[in-house]
Amino acid sequence: MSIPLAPHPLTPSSLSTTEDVRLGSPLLRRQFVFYTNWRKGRRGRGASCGISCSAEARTVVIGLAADSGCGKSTFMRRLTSVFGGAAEPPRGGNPESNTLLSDTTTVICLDDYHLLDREGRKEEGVTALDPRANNFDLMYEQVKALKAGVAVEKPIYNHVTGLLDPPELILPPNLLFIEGLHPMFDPRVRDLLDFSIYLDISDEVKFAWKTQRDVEERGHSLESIQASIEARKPDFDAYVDPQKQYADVVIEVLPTQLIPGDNERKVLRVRMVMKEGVKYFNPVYLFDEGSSVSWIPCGRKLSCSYPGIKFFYGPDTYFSHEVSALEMDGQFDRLDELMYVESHLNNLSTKYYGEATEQMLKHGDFPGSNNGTGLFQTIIGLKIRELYECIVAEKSVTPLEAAKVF
Ligand SMILES: Nc1ncnc2c1ncn2[C@@H]1O[C@H](COP(=O)(O)OP(=O)(O)OP(=O)(O)O)[C@@H](O)[C@H]1O
Ligand SMILES: O=C(CO)[C@H](O)[C@H](O)COP(=O)(O)O
Repeated sequence: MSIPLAPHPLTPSSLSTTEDVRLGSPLLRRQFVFYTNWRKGRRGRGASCGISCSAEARTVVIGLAADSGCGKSTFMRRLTSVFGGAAEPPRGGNPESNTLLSDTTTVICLDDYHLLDREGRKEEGVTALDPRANNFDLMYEQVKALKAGVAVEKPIYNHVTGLLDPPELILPPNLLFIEGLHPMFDPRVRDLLDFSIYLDISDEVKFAWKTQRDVEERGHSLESIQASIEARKPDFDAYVDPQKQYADVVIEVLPTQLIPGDNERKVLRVRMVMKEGVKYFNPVYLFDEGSSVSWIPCGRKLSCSYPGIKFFYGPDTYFSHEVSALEMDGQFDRLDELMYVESHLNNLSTKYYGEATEQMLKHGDFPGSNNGTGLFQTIIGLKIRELYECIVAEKSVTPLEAAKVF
C-alpha cells in the first residue's frame, strides 16, 4: 500500500534563480524563465471575446476525462500543439513520468494520484477506477495550488512497476491540462476547471482500439482484453462515465452508420456535443447557427471513397442541458482537401483562414487524423486557445473597464 503525500509548500517565489529548479530539465528551466516573466504581466492577444489589455498571470485549468486506452494522449498532443512547441516528458527526471511539458502548457496524468499501488489494489480488491484507490484530497490541494500560482511536488505512478515513485516538481503553467479517469469526479476538483472535456468511446470502438494496441503492440490475447474490459466495466459505469454530464464538450466515438453491419470499426461516426451558455465558448456550427443541417460534402471539391462522408449539425439536449451537436460519419481521403470542409464550419476560433486544416496536416500521422476524432480534437484545441486568451484578458480588466466592455 502506498503512502499519501502531503502537498509541497514550495512556491515559485522561493525559487530565486533558474538553478533552483530541480530535475535539471532544460525544458523545465525554460518553462520557469517563461513563467517568471509571464507572472510579471503580459498582454492579451486580442481574442474575439472583445477584451484586449495587459493581463495578470493565472493558470487556466482544463480537464479531460476518459477511460484508459481511449486516446487521451493523442488528444493531448493535438491540444498542446495548438499552443506551439511540442510537449515532452520532463527531461532529466524520472523516465516513467506521465507529465508532458511545453513552454506554455503542462499535462498532468491523474493516474499519479492513485492512492493504492498495483499490489495495494490487488490486496484491497479494488480497481484503479474506484475512488477508494485514488487520493482526491491531494489532487484537489495540488490543482488548487497550481491554479493559484504555487508549485507542487506531485507523486508519480509508475505504470511499468505499478508503484508510486518519488514526486516530481510541477511549476504553475499558463495552461494546466489534467487528464485521466476522474478529473470531474470530485466536486472540489471539478469547480477548479475552467473547461472540461469527456471522451466517450463506445464499447465496440473501445474494444477495437484496445485490441489493436494490446494485441499488435503488447502481445496480449483477445480473451484477456475482453476480460479486462469486462472486469473494469462496473466501476467504469459507476465512477467514470457519469462525469460526462458535467463536461462542457463531449466527443462521442460510435460505430459508423454508413456501412450496414460493420464490425471492423475502421470507419467511425464521431459526434461533438457542445454545451450552450459556457462563458467564452461559442459552439461551432455548420452553415446556419441553430438550424438542423445534414450535409454530404463528397463531390467535386472533396474526394470520398466508399462509404463516403456525412455531416450533421443541430440543436439537442444532453443531461437536460441545451447543446449543439456536430457529427461526422466517414473518413477523409485527402487531408489537403479539408479546407473545403473548414470553409463551411463557423465559430472555429482560428486566427487565420485554413488554420484548422494546417493543424490537421501537421499531425497527419496521429491516429484519427482522417476522421471526426482528429478534426474535432483539433477544433477543441482552437476553442481552448480562445477561451484561455479571454480568461487571461478578463483577469486584467479592472471592474470599471469590465463595466465598459460588457
Ligand atoms: N482517434 C483515434 N482513432 C483511431 N484510433 C485511436 C484514436 N485515438 C487513439 N487510438 C488508438 O487507441 C490507442 C490508445 O491511444 P492513447 O495512447 O492516445 O490512449 P490513452 O487514453 O492515452 O491510453 P492510456 O490511458 O492507456 O495511456 C492508440 O494506440 C490508437 O491505436
Ligand atoms: O486505468 C488506468 C489509467 O490509465 C490504469 O489501468 C491505471 O492507472 C492502473 O495502471 P496499471 O494498469 O499500469 O496498474
